[in-house]
Amino acid sequence: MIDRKKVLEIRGVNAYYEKQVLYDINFCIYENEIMGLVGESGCGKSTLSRAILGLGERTEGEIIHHTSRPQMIFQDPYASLNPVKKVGWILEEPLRLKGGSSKAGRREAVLDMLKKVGLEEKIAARLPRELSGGQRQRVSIAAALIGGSRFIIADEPVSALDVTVQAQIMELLLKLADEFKLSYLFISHDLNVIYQMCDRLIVMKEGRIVEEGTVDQVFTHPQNPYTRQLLELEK
Ligand SMILES: Nc1ncnc2c1ncn2[C@@H]1O[C@H](COP(=O)(O)OP(=O)(O)OP(=O)(O)O)[C@@H](O)[C@H]1O
Repeated sequence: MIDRKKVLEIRGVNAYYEKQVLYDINFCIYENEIMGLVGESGCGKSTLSRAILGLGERTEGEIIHHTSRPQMIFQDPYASLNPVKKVGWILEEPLRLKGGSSKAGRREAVLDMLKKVGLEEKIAARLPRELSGGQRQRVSIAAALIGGSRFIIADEPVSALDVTVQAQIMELLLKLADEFKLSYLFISHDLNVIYQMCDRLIVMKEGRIVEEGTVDQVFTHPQNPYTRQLLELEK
């Protein structure tokens, strides 16, 4: 068997606020793999993403990045897009910070990335508030990718969108995963979305991983009673 390259390894991670909220989390994500993360509100999904991003305050265990640090995409792109800057500026920023590119080179990269996420060039001259929810999510996807990161943590990226736009953004995320060989940690409370998007998934409950497997395995033969309950609720 050919060994696939890992992008992320998590070993024995615990996290604490006043009390412990993550318990002995272990998993890895491979190159060009979409890993789903499911669990009810408060089970520790955001704490885990913060730990992966290196923002966790009290975290134990090993978090090993084999590629560059991941970029985030959020449910509400307003949270990550500077409201007073035009889209062109927002997308150029990671390139400016990285250095080594000319103004013309950055401009070209921005237009190219807009095209890749299915947006017209004229969007570069707009402010985030002048876009639809779907367009805004496309911009935040472009912003996550333009700096060269190939690992993305997507935290409920389609939950705030209506069904048609949701399908379009999911399609885009899958297309880009293919094109750029991306890896995602894809957080969603919606098992249908997980089923359509992911290769493998992790189910978390009260800070612990209670199930991990391929989407096919987990959906057809869930091992844990909690997973069975989630799947039952979905019907
Ligand atoms: N800054 C904080 N200070 C203290 N406790 C916190 C803090 N952030 C989260 N917690 C607690 O840690 C636990 C895990 O929260 P976390 O936000 O990681 O869950 P989540 O699965 O992301 O929830 P949601 O789906 O609602 O976003 C919860 O019990 C929560 O109350």
